[in-house]
Amino acid sequence: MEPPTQIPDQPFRTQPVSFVRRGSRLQGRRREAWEELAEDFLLDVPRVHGADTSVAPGFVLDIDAAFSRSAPLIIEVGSGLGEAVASAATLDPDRNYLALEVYRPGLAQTMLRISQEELTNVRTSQVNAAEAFAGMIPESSAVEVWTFFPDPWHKTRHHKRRLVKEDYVELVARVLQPGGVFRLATDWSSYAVQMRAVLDASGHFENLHDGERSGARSPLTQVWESGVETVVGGAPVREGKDPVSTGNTGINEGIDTLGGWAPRFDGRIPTSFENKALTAGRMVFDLAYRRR
Ligand SMILES: C[S@@+](CC[C@H](N)C(=O)[O-])C[C@H]1O[C@@H](n2cnc3c(N)ncnc32)[C@H](O)[C@@H]1O
Repeated sequence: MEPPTQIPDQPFRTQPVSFVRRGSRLQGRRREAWEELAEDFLLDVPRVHGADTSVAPGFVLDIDAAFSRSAPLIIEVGSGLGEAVASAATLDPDRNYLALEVYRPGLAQTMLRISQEELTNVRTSQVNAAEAFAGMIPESSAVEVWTFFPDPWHKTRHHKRRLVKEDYVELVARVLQPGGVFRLATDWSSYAVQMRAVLDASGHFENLHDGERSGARSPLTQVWESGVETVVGGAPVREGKDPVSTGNTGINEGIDTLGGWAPRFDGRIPTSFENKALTAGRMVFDLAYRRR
């Protein structure tokens, strides 16, 4: 197996990123949490030109030092409010959990959870995960990488901003140990199709559920048949505007003959984000791939 493609030094200043900087001001309890807890739970990262989601070239994290111990590492990308990572870390004290997030209020909330639940096996970092995976996180250092409900970027002209595409899959391959697992979930069929396509095309991964849940059992077939994503309540609707239609983007529109969908991962508790999607009647697609 070829090693993952060499990652260029500074690709991140010139590419569209998967996030927009919004609401980074902290108030009230979250501001206090940041001030009190960052020293213990937030990793100190040298930056490029002060950009607060960047990583200075050449910086490599000493993971054992960051956790004050050596243990298998799980990385959650886009950890939001920290619901999933805190729950998993509570149930699994023998593994280290690293939450990567660009959204400051989410990180503050995550640190509050870590502190309230007295967890010693979680660290957070305010960083563009793609940039961290290119150098800051050492090669083959993680046993699992999770990317749950990445921002869907519905409009076709915004698809280039989606996190899970070829370059990101290469970067995840770089940080995962051979045999390590990449877990993903999304509530949007067009993104689910994109995730499955890029991972199937990557020589670094094999689908742990290849061919499973195809045809009538596929959530994709069910979404296509129900049309749930094309009606109000499926996609975000702004007042006075038509609903965003995500359309059918699979190669087998109508019936998904490929399948490959994982069962719901036990370690992924429903976050408030997922609950909103389920309340809106959308389906959730899980994928799990093993690093070769
Ligand atoms: C839709 S939210 C889902 C949050 C969480 N996974 C959940 O299920 O509740 C996606 C999150 O990914 C974060 N995000 C987007 N791009 C990122 C990146 N390149 N690096 C780190 N976090 C990112 C966003 O700030 C946002 O909090």
